[in-house]
Amino acid sequence: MNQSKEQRILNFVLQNAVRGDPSSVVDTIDKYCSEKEWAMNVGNEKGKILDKTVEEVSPSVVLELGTYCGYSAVRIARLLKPGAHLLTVEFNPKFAAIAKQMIEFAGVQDKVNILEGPSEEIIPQLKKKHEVNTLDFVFLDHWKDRYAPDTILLQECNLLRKGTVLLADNVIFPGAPEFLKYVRNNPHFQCTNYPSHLEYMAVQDAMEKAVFLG
Ligand SMILES: O=C(c1ccccc1)c1ccc(O)c(O)c1[N+](=O)[O-]
Ligand SMILES: [Mg+2]
Repeated sequence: MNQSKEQRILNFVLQNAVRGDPSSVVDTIDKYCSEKEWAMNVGNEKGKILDKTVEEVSPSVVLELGTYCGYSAVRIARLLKPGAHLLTVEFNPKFAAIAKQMIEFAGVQDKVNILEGPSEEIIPQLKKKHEVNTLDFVFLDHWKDRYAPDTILLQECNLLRKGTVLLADNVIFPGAPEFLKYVRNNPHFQCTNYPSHLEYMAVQDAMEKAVFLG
């Protein structure tokens, strides 16, 4: 049966990256997706913004919405301090299966927990089922029309604390206008925009940081 693009990306990593070296996995995915097939990884240009934000926050508990092939999960996990943990949510079981293998090959599986299902079902389970108190950092990279409702849901579930940092991918392309409208006109959030480009393309994009003020 024909392989999926995501399986081809994983195979390229398994054959070309260094097992146990997360940076090599990230670089190898970028090489494949810039030279062979475009894919919706955050990519290296926006990835450097993600890296800088993770390093500034130095989070203990991270939530990622939208795992895809595991590129940003590996990218985030490689920067986490000892004992810190990433919970990453993926709706698509085929993507989750690819990401699991990617994360294990990179050697960061002890820092990452993949939660399979829709974000609107997983978020209300984080406190009781996944023993989360509050989140230090949230990376939003799933369906763009879920950014705003899931930001509201995170607040309703008391998962944000004063200083929790939200970082949203794709606020220009494909765009997340409802999210921008919600956080930018909200006294509970301090927002910063980081202009960039769509991964592997000369197309304008941006990331938005929204710090929860309590
Ligand atoms: O929505 C798409 C998309 C739309 C159409 C075709 C392919 C992808 C997309 C594009 C770039 C992204 O960085 C990204 O995170 C997504 N996404 O689905 O979450
Ligand atoms: Mg994205």
